[in-house]
Amino acid sequence: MTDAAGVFIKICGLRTAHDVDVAVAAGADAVGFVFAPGSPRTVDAATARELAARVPDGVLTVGVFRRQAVAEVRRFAEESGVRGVQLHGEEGPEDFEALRADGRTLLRATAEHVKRCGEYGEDLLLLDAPDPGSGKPWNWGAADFTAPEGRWLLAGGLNPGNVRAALAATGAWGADVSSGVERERGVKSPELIQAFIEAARAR
Ligand SMILES: O=C(O)c1ccccc1N[C@@H]1O[C@H](COP(=O)(O)O)[C@@H](O)[C@H]1O
Repeated sequence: MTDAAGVFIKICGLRTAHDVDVAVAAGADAVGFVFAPGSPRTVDAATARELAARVPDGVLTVGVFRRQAVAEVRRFAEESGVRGVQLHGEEGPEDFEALRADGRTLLRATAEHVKRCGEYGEDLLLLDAPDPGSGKPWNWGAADFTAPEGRWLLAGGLNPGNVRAALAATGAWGADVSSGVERERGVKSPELIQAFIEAARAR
């Protein structure tokens, strides 16, 4: 799970075939489909299956969940065919262990301080804002921020204008974005997706 430019990028909350194609063509390493209820980006499993089918093997498809039971996560993942699941909630290591058996890439999203990646058995740690998908940043630039040991993704209020500085300030291995590449809430902008990926990988 690396890319030639060295910055792993996930574009999240995709709902249309065009947006999926744009993200893949622009060089995203992963694309996310939101299964958490109540988001303007929520899609059903059948829609996600159609979208995921457009994605080449080298790009990870991720189902995004929030406070959903393991059985529900598994059902959505099976029905949609996503190859990764991202959990935002109160899941513990036992939930990751249960899902590990399914062979999917496991992403753990948290707003809490974490010392090292993989503590819950996840493949990728994601440090996000307390209100995921809100477009609100958290204090990743604070002087007392200590990055976890290992490879982790930064999310929360990122956009083409701040992603490079955010990556440089935190040392994150990659970035995850939703709101910052939308022209209105829940509606992606192809131009912003391209600009985000270019900015994240600018040297
Ligand atoms: O995008 C959502 O609506 C969402 C809903 C529930 C859980 C996670 C969600 N998205 C995740 O939030 C961050 C992106 O946040 P931002 O909008 O860029 O500030 C990312 O991890 C998404 O996967």
